[in-house]
Amino acid sequence: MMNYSSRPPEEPAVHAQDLTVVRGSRPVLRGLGFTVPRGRITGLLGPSGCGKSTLMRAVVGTQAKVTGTLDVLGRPAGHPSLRTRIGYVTQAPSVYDDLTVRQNLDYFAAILDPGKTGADRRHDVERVLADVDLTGHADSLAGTLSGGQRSRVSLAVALLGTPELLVLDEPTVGLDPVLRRDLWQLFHRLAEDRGATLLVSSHVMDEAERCHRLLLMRAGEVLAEGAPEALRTRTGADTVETAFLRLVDEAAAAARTEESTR
Ligand SMILES: Nc1ncnc2c1ncn2[C@@H]1O[C@H](COP(=O)(O)OP(=O)(O)OP(=O)(O)O)[C@@H](O)[C@H]1O
Repeated sequence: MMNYSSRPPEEPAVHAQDLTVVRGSRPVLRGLGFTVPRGRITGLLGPSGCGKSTLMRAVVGTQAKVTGTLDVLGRPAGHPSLRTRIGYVTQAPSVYDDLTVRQNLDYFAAILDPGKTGADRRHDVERVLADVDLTGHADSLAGTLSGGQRSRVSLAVALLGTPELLVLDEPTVGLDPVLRRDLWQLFHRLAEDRGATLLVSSHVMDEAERCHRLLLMRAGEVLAEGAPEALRTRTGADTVETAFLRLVDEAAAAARTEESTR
């Protein structure tokens, strides 16, 4: 079994306090505080435009104008030592269309760890091909793959370095239900068998139940964090979607009360 994490499980993978991000001239994340526990799947859920991608970019260290505290795997976000410890998959699959799937993976494996022997690199490539269920398409040109297959190639690239933290921006968009289920099974295997931490965004609330823990976001703020069941119990809701709507209503009522007492 591969050991993805060498740190004590009690230290969170991500810790944010008073985290603010300005894009253009306006703050799109405002004073966020949250943690992402190690070895678990944390779902980042909220409507389109609420700031999920921005938060992920801040965690992986590619976002400008970030203030407040943001520690990732025990280091400040963006620290050079984190580069090989984090796998990041954006919404736009980054693969070369004129290379086959295996050639893409060979190429990225060589860049990621030029010191590895050819045999070790080939082993890594076969491992990630199997992880994302693309062994049968290994010799297809990336340009001939479907959208879902291309995004699985991107995920395979992120898995090459056996990262401790995987940050996946809407990885299941456009996938059919069978592929979505398979991908979630893979996420659980990565967390449970290898101890990886996953931060997975989605705006599809029914994916919430597949996560160990949720960060519910709205309009640049974290409305609530906790296990799906705890959030449902706290709000007296049957589903996370209803829990989310109740939390939105509660926040709006609290804002109105604050306004009227000013
Ligand atoms: N380059 C940019 N310059 C200025 N504002 C931006 C830029 N990119 C995004 N924004 C704004 O930041 C806010 C958060 O965007 P972000 O992409 O993080 O949301 P999201 O929750 O990931 O949305 P989606 O689910 O649609 O991907 C939005 O209001 C968006 O308009």
